[in-house]
Amino acid sequence: MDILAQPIEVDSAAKPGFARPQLDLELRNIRKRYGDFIAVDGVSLKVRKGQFVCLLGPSGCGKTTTLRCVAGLEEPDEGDILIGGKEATRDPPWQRDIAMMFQDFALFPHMTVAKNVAFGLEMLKRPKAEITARVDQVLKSFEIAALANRKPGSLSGGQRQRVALARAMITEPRLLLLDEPIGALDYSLRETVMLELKLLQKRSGISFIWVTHDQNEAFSLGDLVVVMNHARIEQMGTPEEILQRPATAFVAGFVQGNNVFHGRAAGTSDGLLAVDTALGRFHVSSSGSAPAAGTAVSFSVRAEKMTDLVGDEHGNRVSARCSAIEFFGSVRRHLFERSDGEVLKYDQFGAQAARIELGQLVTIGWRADDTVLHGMAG
Ligand SMILES: Nc1ncnc2c1ncn2[C@@H]1O[C@H](COP(=O)(O)OP(=O)(O)OP(=O)(O)O)[C@@H](O)[C@H]1O
Repeated sequence: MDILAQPIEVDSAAKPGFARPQLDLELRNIRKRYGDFIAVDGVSLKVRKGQFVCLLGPSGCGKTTTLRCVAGLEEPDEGDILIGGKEATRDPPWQRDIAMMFQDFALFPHMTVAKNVAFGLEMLKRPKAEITARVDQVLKSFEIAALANRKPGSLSGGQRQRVALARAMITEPRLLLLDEPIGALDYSLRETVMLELKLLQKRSGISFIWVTHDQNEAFSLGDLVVVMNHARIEQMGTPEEILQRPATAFVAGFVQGNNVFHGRAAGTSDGLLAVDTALGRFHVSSSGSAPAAGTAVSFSVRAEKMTDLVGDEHGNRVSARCSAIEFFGSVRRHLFERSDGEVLKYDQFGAQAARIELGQLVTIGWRADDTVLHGMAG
């Protein structure tokens, strides 16, 4: 299956009335309330041309509301939205250079695939001959030409997804807004679809804003991942930055594979901050100005940075009993009961010989350099 057999030609910047701007989208301090409830609280974001941006966070954190503000389906109470450098905060959806794709795909059930795909161009009142030629080209590009006369009800989930994407991209919008677009797809289909989408997005040059609560999706697809919690942005960065340097205890806890610790700062020596926790005193590398003694702090260590082969360099240690062993793809994860009621995770490559047995009491250690001190106590 190769939906990239023919490239989608897109040059939004060449459209009349648009100077070539630096940013496809800019959100400046967006706030949205529903009565007393704040759904989006001071969200600012810059999306460069052709970027794939994932809004990631738990249910109810404000991802969809942020997307709906960009789409013009909600009006923010405060803040500005610039699309392609042009103020668009109060423009209706059809005057924004955007398209949307929803989880249920929202295809018109009574229309054929070809009619569904043509819809955007018909709304723009393009000449009939141009619409026919362009629909033919796009149906071929997305490898759905054979489905042209079928109705959405007779298509598989993967086919419907492709029709919805073709319909959204045919008008060559500057921004494509996608709300959990593969959430309804079979798990086995998702990996293939994600790869196709990523290649297609890069080739088209259209910026994607993709809402998801699934971190695997966000880390596979996003050039920029924006982690939201309680209506605010907790952290944004490349997948690598978020995985390696979680900025807050929330981000560290939300991202798989982190061990998060809470405690109080207890002084610095030799560039290491001592932190007193319920499990004892640990040392954390701290590059910036160290928090004053007594300040509540949190830090995290990735499960693959832990070891049971403890040497002098592993200054931080805990003894705990192994309560479960699980496999995540090629990784063997050991879970230990921590005395504070949390779970300690320690990952080894599954290809390595197993050293730890269920129920075994083990000393697990890690280096101070492998800890990440969070910017705020969470
Ligand atoms: N029209 C509305 N009226 C009142 N509250 C709303 C409305 N729309 C959203 N909310 C509330 O705003 C909060 C954020 O909702 P939003 O849909 O943006 O979250 P989300 O992060 O997209 O969640 P999910 O992943 O579950 O879709 C939620 O608590 C939701 O109940």
